[in-house]
Amino acid sequence: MSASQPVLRVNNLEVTYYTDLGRAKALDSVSFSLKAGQKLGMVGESGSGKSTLALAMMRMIKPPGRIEGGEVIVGDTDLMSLNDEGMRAARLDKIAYIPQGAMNSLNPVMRIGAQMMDAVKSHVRGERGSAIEDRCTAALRSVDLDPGVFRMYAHELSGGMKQRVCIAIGILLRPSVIIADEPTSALDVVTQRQVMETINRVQAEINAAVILIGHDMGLMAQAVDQVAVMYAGRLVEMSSVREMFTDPKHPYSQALISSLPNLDTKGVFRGIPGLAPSLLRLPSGCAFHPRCPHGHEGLQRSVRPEPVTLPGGRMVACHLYNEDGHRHE
Ligand SMILES: Nc1ncnc2c1ncn2[C@@H]1O[C@H](COP(=O)(O)OP(=O)(O)OP(=O)(O)O)[C@@H](O)[C@H]1O
Repeated sequence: MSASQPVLRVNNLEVTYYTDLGRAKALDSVSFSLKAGQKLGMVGESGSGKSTLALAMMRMIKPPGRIEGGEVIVGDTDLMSLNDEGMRAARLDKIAYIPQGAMNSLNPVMRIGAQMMDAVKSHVRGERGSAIEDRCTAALRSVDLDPGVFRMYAHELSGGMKQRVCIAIGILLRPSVIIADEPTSALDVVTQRQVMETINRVQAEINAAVILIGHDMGLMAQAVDQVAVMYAGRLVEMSSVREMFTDPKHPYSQALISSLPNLDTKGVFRGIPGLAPSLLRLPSGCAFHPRCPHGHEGLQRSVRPEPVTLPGGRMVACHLYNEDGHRHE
């Protein structure tokens, strides 16, 4: 595959949760692509669908949720078309997922090394034990951990070290895509930065495409090249990190960026007016229209905006921009 070809293509991914209160469409036709070595930050308010996107890409959505359509193509394999055995093999090998709170799910009564060996053995057949151990200690070294951690238990490690172990497990088979859900929450700021640097370094080493899910836009700004903004189950904007921070296009992205504290607005926190909508009762038309300063036209209230590509390649789904990518005046 040529370097300019995307290594990951997500096309029209759809997930619905069938709850007692009704159907909640948690992912609505989400599409994007990433090239090898690209880092994407996925942001949006709580409940916007970020974790659902990660779980759907791994085919780990559990009832009452259901993947209702779409493709997740890694290299030239559509993960959605694999049988269960094929998908099990693809996890960790083609696509790795470091879930929210991963560091707390390490097994307390198994040595770290045994957990790492198990992960490899479930994928690689016929590799000698010593070769697998070498692979594990190399992964520990590449996340800046002493190979001695191989013989330790989770309780002997700090939070940052446990998170590094989870990253090491994620890269054991050198996957082409790594998804990390809130990898630095629950860590202090110094450790957060170190873990981010570790992710950056191992990602560069194996040239994987990385998706970082998170709330902290400041941390994201330093760690990723692209930012995708989700709102009520839809991707509303995807831009380079520089464009997103200096010239956000979607009114929701604009509100997210201007709600960040900076030195000029020291001490003054500007929130986004209104509440994130319930997926069970989404507003008609553009789901953001009740909170949008431009949301009072008939179009915004009645027609769902489709994604358009603006000159330069960034994507936005908003009625303010037409199919040619120019702003409506
Ligand atoms: N098991 C479930 N049953 C019903 N609805 C669910 C279930 N899991 C998630 N949802 C709904 O799907 C939507 C998306 O949830 P998701 O966890 O993906 O959001 P998120 O953006 O990752 O939020 P956070 O930032 O808080 O982790 C939410 O509105 C949530 O209520």
